[in-house]
Amino acid sequence: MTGWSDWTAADTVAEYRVPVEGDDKYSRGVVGILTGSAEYPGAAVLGVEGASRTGIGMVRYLGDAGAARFVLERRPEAVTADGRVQAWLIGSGMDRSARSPELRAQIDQALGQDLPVVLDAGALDLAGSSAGPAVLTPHHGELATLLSARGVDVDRPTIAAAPEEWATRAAELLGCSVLLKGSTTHVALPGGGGYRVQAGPPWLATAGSGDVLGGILGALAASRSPEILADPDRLARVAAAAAFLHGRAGERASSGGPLAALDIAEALPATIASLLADS
Ligand SMILES: NC(=O)C1=CN([C@@H]2O[C@H](COP(=O)(O)OP(=O)(O)OC[C@H]3O[C@@H](n4cnc5c(N)ncnc54)[C@H](OP(=O)(O)O)[C@@H]3O)[C@@H](O)[C@H]2O)[C@@H](O)CC1
Ligand SMILES: Nc1ncnc2c1ncn2[C@@H]1O[C@H](COP(=O)(O)OP(=O)(O)O)[C@@H](O)[C@H]1O
Repeated sequence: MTGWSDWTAADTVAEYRVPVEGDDKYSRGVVGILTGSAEYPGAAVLGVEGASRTGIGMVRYLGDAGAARFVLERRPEAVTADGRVQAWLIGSGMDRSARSPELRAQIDQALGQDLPVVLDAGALDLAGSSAGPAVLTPHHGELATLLSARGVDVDRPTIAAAPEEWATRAAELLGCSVLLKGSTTHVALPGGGGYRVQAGPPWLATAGSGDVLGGILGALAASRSPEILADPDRLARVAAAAAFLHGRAGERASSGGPLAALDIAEALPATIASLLADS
């Protein structure tokens, strides 16, 4: 595809994998999550919560040991032991300038697997270093920083003025899908074109909202891993579906009033049930 299209509820339902009778937790998908840090343990909790509430066979949280305690307090279902995964979410709540050699080795091992990978926040600089298909999830400020580091002189207001164009340029330059967050979220494909997703109410502009989105996307990517590996462009569709679910869950959580990031995650099951019922 080369054009841009508006993403719909029906498109989202088509990307959501409903469990079938013969499923087990592994066939539904396992998402590996490397997020959080001593400074931002909350980002780990929010991403794990977003993934769990999206519906997935297993969430494997393998990030910061201190953050893992908070993750397990909130979600005892999360598994903190190593093992197989079908997609990775890396970077929310991480500071790339504080990456230890041990964490770098752990990230490199994840990126070396031929699996779909979601790169957020403190892992955006790793664009182009994964063996499998990747999607980046920057906000405007992060995209400006990322492009500037790759020799493209652009600032945040310039990106805000033309998000479709800049998401496209980034996807082409970096060779992966780019989900550029905003009041309209733009998901660009590396070969051109993409999807516009109505992000939801402005109440969604709250700390940790993007961390929940990362969890939703990680879970959807794990559940659609075989399809993404067969057709890497599918990752952009899965990313658009994640943004759509995030926005509709935000609407449900808000009901016209304020919300906190965790409320978005908590609204996901009813949001998904309603979308499936209407399809
Ligand atoms: N509870 C937790 O643990 C939480 C943890 N979190 C974690 O914190 C880390 C830092 O993430 P961050 O996005 O807050 O700051 P940062 O990367 O310095 O941004 C760079 C510059 O970009 C701009 N800018 C910022 N936001 C923008 C936006 N939405 N849309 C457009 N522009 C925006 C702004 O530029 P300025 O306004 O100064 O021009 C800013 O200076 C990250 O790892 C994240 O996961 C958070 O999710 C919160 C909850
Ligand atoms: N004005 C807005 N209207 C609707 N959604 C918004 C608006 N501003 C931001 N969002 C959404 O909120 C989320 C913010 O993510 P992000 O900037 O990464 O925040 P954080 O780092 O605090 O988690 C994104 O999903 C974005 O699309």
